[in-house]
Amino acid sequence: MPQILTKSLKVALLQLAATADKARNLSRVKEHVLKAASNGAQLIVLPECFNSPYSVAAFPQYAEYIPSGETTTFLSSLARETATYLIGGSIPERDDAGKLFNTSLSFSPAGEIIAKHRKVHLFDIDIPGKIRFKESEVLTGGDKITVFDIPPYGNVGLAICYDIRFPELASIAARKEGVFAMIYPGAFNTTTGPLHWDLLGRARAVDNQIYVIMCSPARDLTAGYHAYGSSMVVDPNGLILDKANEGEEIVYAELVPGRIEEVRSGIPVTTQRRYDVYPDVGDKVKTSAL
Ligand SMILES: NC(=O)CCC(=O)C(=O)O
Repeated sequence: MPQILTKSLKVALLQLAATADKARNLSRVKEHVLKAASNGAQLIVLPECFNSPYSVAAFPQYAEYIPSGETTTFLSSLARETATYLIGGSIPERDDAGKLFNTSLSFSPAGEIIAKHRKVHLFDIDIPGKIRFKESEVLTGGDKITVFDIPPYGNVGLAICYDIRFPELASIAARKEGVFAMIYPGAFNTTTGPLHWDLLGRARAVDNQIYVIMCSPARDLTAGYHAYGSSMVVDPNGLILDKANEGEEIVYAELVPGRIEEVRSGIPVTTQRRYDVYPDVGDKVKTSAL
């Protein structure tokens, strides 16, 4: 039986603050991607909205066309220069019809776009006295589950931040053949983060017995939105392998072949599902990379 993750994979999560200065944000990203690659990272993950402030007002201002926009070109050449898989956090995207999306692009070590995920579940919450945020005031939600291959390691699922609260998305992705991790660029905040960030990351890992990778911006108390930070990698048994504090930092972790199989053989929920009691909706849902 082939292993789900076929080769050891070193991942790096770049927890960087995003300011209003896009050129500055991109140059900090470049500096840190080069550093992570020189430390042996083979897969590098950026945070949600890494090139702009995370705010409804900023989305239209910073939105770019894909693939013609400057951030797509920038990420592609950075992936090629470092010969790494680069999961490009997310950026506000404008399509030809003028609609805006919160979109994550992933690149191969040759600099090709290998995945594009538009945030499916828009972050619309209102906790009186604490936080109100309505992405849907300007953004449109994506309409697909994103799974793609990163040879020679295997397949990964990709979603963005608030998407992690919807277990169906991760479970459908994780049941597709060869998926060893869910990757979430995400920017939780100081209201919801303390109670839910670790809980949700560990829950998605345990639900599906896969690795979960969550990469946040660093916290900037001068910004309108206070990101929770705490970027982390969770193993298939729910163990946090490494986790950042709230400042700028790089989190590294090694994903190892055999760990998923070991966890699944001890607690075999992946083969004990009762599709005679509840339907296997995943069978009917297609996933795609682009
Ligand atoms: N950027 C987001 O989607 C934030 C999600 C979040 O903070 C949450 O509590 O969920």
